[in-house]
Amino acid sequence: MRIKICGITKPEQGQAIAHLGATALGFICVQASPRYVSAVQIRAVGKELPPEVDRIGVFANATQEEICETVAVAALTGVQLHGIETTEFCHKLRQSLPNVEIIKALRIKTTEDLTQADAYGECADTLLLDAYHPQMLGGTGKTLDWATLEQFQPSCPWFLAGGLTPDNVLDALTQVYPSGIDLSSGVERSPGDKDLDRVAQLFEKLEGKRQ
Ligand SMILES: O=C(O)c1ccccc1N[C@@H]1O[C@H](COP(=O)(O)O)[C@@H](O)[C@H]1O
Repeated sequence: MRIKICGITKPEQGQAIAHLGATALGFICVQASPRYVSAVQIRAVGKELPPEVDRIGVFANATQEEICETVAVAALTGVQLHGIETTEFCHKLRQSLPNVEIIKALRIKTTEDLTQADAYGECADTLLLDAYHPQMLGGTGKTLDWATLEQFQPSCPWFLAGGLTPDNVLDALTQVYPSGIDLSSGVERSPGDKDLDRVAQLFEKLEGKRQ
């Protein structure tokens, strides 16, 4: 199972989290977020990481030019689109970035929102389900109603996100069967400052679940 820890801002924390077993690190490229990091900062963190660890930039309603420039400067292996990007936008981005993983985040307010997975599954490599929050785009700590996701099996791989913590992750994974999980605020001391003890606890809990 893929394990993505998002909202990395400090090189030493990125390195430690990769060493603990994260398969992907996420970097928030949304300027309004308290977890924002510039492309140059991401590149500095990335230099210290093992090459097999995915480096994902998180964007929300950025232009194609902004995304492509950040991918180039920061040496990202993937982009997560966390806003209201259309399927058409995803198709165009795919043409510009043929070798970069495109992860489309869907913020789920009602179960009807899950139907979007069919259309986005055709233009994104991977989907990510996050909880809807009226004021915040992400990093909200809000969980999805996992029981409603028991039958969710899109045509492409997907991450479960939204309010996951070392305390609730096993409960989530008994109800939902994602290809990966994504955690941010659930393993933080404050926005952008990861709590390495909480991250270690997460990996202890996941022992035996990671194939
Ligand atoms: O974390 C942020 O500040 C953020 C800002 C804008 C878009 C997405 C953001 N984070 C994403 O939110 C989810 C879940 O976070 P949490 O575990 O509930 O705290 C995660 O996918 C982040 O990539």
